[in-house]
Amino acid sequence: MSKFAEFQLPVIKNEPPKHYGPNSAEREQLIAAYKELESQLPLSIPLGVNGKDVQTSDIGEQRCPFNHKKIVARYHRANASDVQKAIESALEAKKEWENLSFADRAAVFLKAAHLISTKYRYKLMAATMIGQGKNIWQAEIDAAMEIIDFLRFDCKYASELYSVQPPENSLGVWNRTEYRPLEGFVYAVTPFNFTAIGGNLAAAPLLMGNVVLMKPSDYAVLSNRIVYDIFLEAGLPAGALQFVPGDAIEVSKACFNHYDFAALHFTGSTNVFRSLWGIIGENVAQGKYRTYPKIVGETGGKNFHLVHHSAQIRSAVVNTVRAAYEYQGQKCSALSRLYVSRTSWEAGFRDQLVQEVKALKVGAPLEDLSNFVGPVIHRGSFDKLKGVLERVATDSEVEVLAGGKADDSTGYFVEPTVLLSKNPNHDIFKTEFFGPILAVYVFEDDSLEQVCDLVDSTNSYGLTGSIFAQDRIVVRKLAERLRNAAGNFYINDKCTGAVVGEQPFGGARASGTNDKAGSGMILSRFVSPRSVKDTFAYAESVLYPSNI
Ligand SMILES: NC(=O)c1ccc[n+]([C@@H]2O[C@H](COP(=O)([O-])OP(=O)(O)OC[C@H]3O[C@@H](n4cnc5c(N)ncnc54)[C@H](O)[C@@H]3O)[C@@H](O)[C@H]2O)c1
Ligand SMILES: N[C@@H](CCC=O)C(=O)O
Repeated sequence: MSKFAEFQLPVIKNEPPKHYGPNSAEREQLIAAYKELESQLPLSIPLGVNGKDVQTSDIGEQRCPFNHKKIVARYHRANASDVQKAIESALEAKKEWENLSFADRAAVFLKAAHLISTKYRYKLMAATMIGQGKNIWQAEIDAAMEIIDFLRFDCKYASELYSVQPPENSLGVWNRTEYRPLEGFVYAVTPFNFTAIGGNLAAAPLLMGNVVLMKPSDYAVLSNRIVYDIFLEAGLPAGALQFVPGDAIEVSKACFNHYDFAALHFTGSTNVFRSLWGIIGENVAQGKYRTYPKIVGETGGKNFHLVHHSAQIRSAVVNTVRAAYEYQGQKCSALSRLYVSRTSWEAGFRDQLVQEVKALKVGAPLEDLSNFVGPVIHRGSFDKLKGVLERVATDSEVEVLAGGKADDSTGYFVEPTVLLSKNPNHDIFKTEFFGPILAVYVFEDDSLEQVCDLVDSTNSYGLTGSIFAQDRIVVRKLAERLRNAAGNFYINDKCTGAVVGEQPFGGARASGTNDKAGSGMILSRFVSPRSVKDTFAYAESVLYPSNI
């Protein structure tokens, strides 16, 4: 690997949004791409092993969440032996991939970002809409802007990490740090809710020279497969990334049983992550692995808004509605518990909140472009949310202020719902429902201290949270008081919508390892640094001066 220059990356900036307004070219192009994709359904999705399509006899189905009769894709599911082959071919591909220069590796992901920004933007968005139930804007910010930003900013952050070198060299010595890829393979497990996150779970370790097995969520196989194909088109060598949908437990077991398992890169629910950590931990105790595997996981949340009586009410209401109901509350960052001061509540917050939520239109994304809330992802989620709505309907501690109904006759639709309770320790403030259900607690203006305790300790999560207040002294006090309540903390803004390059994302406590997707910190988890001391001076005497 010769290198004859210090290359500079192109200037890295956020992908500009497209807005899809009436009569815009982008709206027309997106709708055309959607119709074209829709006409091809159901698609058949094979495994991607060593760059080749592999068919198996075990077939899974991805259905459309807003029309559950519609099969989006029939996908081939890997068994343990398919996974074994994928691991072996990834380890074979590793030899060449990790020896490519950083410029060559970065070029692959910069090209992938370019392809998504141009040739594949609408196809990837359409797949995210049909398969994961996003509306146009939610698809744009995920399957276009965020994935492009991840791919470009990862290159910038990797280059910055590589430039961190020892500050001192004694006379006749040159010290260097090499950021080696991990010894073995990385296992990336994707969630259904963000196409961008699925792509980055694979891309971040790949960029650092690792090879990856990607197990897509059963509910995002189509969009994840398109991302895989784009990476290959962008020049990723066959084998560096293996695409292995399948039974989550079987595929995971095959990976965790392998001596060369080097890292888990996971995004999904807290309980699944905990169980995977437990399996890996037991295997480590038995000495099953070459190295100590890195475990990186971003998981659930029960995110809060805290509205002080000095807050600007309209802005706090608008941010609350967006944070709770965009993408049906299926963002790990979604707002699900609101603490609002009695003064703000009675001065218009309650009325505006209820009015705005009742005005939200629910339905399929393109059936009526004014639909704001779409379907939840699958039968399991629908049944769980419906169960919550049925329970609270007869719960004397809970008042339903808006919503409360669910309908699965064509798709998995749950009404945006506002629940009010005087019991701040009710389950609605503790459990992550991952749907359009917001729990509200109204506090007396002079009980801010107690409310901070509630915000901080009602549940075990620590992902996102916002405070709304105009009084700067209050802002400062709350920011300090709630230091550990959220990994992404917002002042007078909603608790969702982190932008790569602006707010690195992730939380601690039960919400994950907080390695911050979209930052250099997470990239540092996928390298094993080597310190190199290169000495030019000859050694001459064994004895120390102090021995003489
Ligand atoms: N913190 C974050 O950055 C972040 C981002 C997105 C989603 N999330 C969280 O993800 C969850 C929603 O996503 P989801 O429904 O796809 O989560 P999930 O935990 O059901 O699934 C995530 C992935 O884990 C796999 N999986 C499930 N059970 C498994 C098992 N026993 N062994 C191995 N793998 C298993 C799934 O197949 C999928 O690929 C929510 O809890 C949300 O908060 C967190
Ligand atoms: N980037 C997202 C978080 C992704 C979680 O699902 C946000 O902040 O809204």
